[in-house]
Amino acid sequence: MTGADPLRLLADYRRGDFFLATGARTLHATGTHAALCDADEAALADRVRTELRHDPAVALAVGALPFASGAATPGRILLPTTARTAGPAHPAAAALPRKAIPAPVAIRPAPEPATHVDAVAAAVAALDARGLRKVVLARALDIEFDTPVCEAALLHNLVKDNARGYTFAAELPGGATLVGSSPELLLSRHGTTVVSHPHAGSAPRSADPVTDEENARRLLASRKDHAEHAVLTEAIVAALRPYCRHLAVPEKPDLVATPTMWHLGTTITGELADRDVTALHLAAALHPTPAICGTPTASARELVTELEEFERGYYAGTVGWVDAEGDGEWAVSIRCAEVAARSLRLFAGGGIVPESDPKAELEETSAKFATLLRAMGLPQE
Ligand SMILES: C=C(O[C@H]1C=CC=C(C(=O)O)[C@@H]1O)C(=O)O
Repeated sequence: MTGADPLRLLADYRRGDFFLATGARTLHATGTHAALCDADEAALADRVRTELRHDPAVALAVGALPFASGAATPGRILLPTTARTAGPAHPAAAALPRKAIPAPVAIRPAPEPATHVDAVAAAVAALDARGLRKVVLARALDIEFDTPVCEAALLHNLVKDNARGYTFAAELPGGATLVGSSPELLLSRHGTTVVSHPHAGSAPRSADPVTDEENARRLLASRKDHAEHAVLTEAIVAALRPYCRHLAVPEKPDLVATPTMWHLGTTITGELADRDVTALHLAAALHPTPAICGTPTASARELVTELEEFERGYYAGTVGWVDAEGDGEWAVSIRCAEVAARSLRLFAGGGIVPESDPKAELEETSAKFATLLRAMGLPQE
């Protein structure tokens, strides 16, 4: 960790850079020493490890993996020319003035909310027939501006608003930028310590303290949300077990608070058996988890492709860094937007289990859009 000022790193962010602020550190990387793209994520992790080991001038690699790798959406990892790290941006970031973001000229849901409700109902009906325990369905909001979108201003407001979690900006193949603030840690590796903090089970926050507490209490008591969460932790444990000597898994999830949502989260800790397995290898092995895809993975992914009318791209992927030691941190890329020249696409999804109510699932996605809408100075959908 350097003694750099975390707010300086935030102020220095420009389109094309990589930025990640967490509760523990701030990272800003610029320039491209090398760019590695590969649709095979395990092969990409091998290539990144080789590059980092053979080039002592480069301290770490940064980048994003998509929801589903393919020719148009490969995993993209950069070896930057500069990488600066600092301590956490908070609490100082909370006192920063908000940056103005121009009002949009159009906001369009994709698909229409009623179509999402129908898709959720179709998913509930398909679960049993297809042997699925859970599938995650998402929808998008397309927002258009008549001036160029300023990623730096959006990132600034997201960092200001979100003291915890993982607030990021990452350039994507094709030049768009993924900007967001995710509560969810897919995987971190420090030495032989591996941590995952999967999230599933949601309720909205409320400005009214009584309603807010009631929402949290209901979530903690909800059998449907605990079932949704159990599918997720089981999958993470199964995916980590081959790589870890020991795994510590709490019996019950914790209540996690973000400024806009309550979640159920479980901190899973393991001891890595083989230090050659980097944080990026582990992230690639875990992804896509049932927090953003479903169980079993292949059939869930098929149902997502059938029922969603848009491409997820790098939403519901992972964003993070890995260094030459193999240490690193990868967040699940949710509560984010893909930012193009004069438009933004916001994404939000939710886990569907047999007990899911389609109307409530629509409302949950609306509540999840609030992270980005708030940062843009827009009212909740
Ligand atoms: C898929 C998303 O959230 C995931 C993370 C936390 C809770 C979730 C849920 O309760 O459904 C989702 O699994 C999203 O925000 O787009």
